[in-house]
Amino acid sequence: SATIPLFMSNKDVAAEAVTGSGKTLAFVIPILEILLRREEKLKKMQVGAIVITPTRELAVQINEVLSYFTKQFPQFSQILLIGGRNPIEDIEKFKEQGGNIIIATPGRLEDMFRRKADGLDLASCVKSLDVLVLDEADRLLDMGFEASLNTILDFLPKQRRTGLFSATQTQEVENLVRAGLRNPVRISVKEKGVAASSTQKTPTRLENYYMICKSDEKFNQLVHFLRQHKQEKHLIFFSTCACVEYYGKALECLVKNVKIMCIHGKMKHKRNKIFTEFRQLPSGILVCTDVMARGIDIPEVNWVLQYDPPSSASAFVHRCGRTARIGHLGSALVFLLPMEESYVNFLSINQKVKCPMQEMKPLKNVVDVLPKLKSMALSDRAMFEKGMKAFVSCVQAYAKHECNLIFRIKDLDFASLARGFALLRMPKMPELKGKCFPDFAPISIDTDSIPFKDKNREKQRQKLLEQKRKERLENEGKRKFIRNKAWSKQKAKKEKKKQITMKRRREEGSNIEDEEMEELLNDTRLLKRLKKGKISEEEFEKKLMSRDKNSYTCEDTTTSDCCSKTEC
Ligand SMILES: Nc1ncnc2c1ncn2[C@@H]1O[C@H](COP(=O)(O)OP(=O)(O)OP(=O)(O)O)[C@@H](O)[C@H]1O
Repeated sequence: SATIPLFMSNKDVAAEAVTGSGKTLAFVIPILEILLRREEKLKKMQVGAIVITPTRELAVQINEVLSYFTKQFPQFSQILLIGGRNPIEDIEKFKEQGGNIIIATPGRLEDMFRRKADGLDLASCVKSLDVLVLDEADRLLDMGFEASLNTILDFLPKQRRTGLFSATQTQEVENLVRAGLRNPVRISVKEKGVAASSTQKTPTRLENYYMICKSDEKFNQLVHFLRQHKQEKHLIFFSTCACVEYYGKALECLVKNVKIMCIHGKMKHKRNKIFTEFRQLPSGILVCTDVMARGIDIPEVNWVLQYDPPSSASAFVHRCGRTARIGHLGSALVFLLPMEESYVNFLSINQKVKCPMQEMKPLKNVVDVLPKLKSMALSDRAMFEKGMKAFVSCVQAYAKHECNLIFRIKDLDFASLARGFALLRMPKMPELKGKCFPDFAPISIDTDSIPFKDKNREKQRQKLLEQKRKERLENEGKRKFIRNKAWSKQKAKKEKKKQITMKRRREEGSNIEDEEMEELLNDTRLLKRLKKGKISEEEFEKKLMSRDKNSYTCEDTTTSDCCSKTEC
């Protein structure tokens, strides 16, 4: 209600309101009102409004909300442009149905601008653009989308209405100017009952907890918690896709009679189906990465569990904001290592985050499920490899933390972390190079012998191993031959060179060498005779002189007289 009148009255807006407070309608309604007000009606291929949002799931969600309205206004066509679909189909659909309102993710929209040759001149279609909306604007304006967004903005007419929306709005003026806002109105909506001066970013009815526990206790605490809350709906955030894959699989085996689904950015086509299906579930668990952190409006999420703290402070607010939406109750819990406890203080004072947190003590004597996880890895190579990949990705993600003063990779207890992943052995990776882990007991078996449960995969693996064995033997043979060949070649070359040198010496220089030698011997003999008094100094001098005259020849006797010794 604070934004709609402003955005409609030709004002650029930068709106900030807590998660789940209804920001989508705050731009959908003005878009329709502005397009309805146009004097010159939009033709089919003319784009009147564009909404850009960081993820496909968010674009799908906004597209759905918009479609409830455009059903009442059939004169407006809308089109969803997101990755994971065939761009040519998008072009055909655009040409067939038109695109007065585009809902898009940056990558696909940029791609469509570059497809003039494929029959869509989007650049000319946007000349009549009235409204541009950047949803989750601070995310769109950060490094990750910089190139795509700049390309898109360059194609858009400067004369337009621009609106930025987020729960953690960018405060940097240069970002606002970059997005094309002209003296924008900043709208910061406070929760009812919260003092206007408060900068709290999370919904008032969100109960925010943190639990301090060691890496090798976290998973046991998580499993215990989930077993106690089976009838509810939870989102569990991990830092990487590989962790989602591994722990999602583990939870499926360890938490019975609960629908457990996984979603992350590296999934190609399943994402939309999983997202749509989970939204409709009355209870269940969605194991996810930050692809689900922002904007996703899943009704009735009871708990947001952050197994790994998010890589940025604003991501913390958005993750928590998947629950306690539009006035509903909801809870969030973040797991922190003892050395990460200062993150709580950081969150409560950081302007972007500002949220009150309560401690939840780890429960004592929870069941240790890690041995079960190990036996899963021992019986199926797929699980073993998932675990190793997840651990490596987790360590690498940790090193890239935005709050690296709190999340210090050099102080990370890798042995405890590896135990928490139920690893059978430590993986080889640069971060572990040169380190030893006395507190981590690898299993005694050779992990190369662990087979895939899937017969085909195991057959493939065996074939590959056989091929590698053969290649290794061949390479060894080749290396020997090459070494010998090279050696013998080198040796031959040396021999040849030596013979040539010897030959050259024989031809050119051996008499000089012999002669010089002879001279030296004579001098030595003379000197000895002088020392023994057998000859006098005069005789010694005379003999030296007479020797030089007889034995010395020019190098090149074909030319004129003998040259002096120095010249030669
Ligand atoms: N005026 C309203 N009355 C009741 N429900 C509303 C109202 N406006 C929006 N909602 C509902 O509130 C929920 C959250 O809205 P929306 O997703 O737009 O929040 P948001 O502020 O964009 O959240 P986020 O910051 O997470 O993106 C949606 O289910 C929406 O249908």
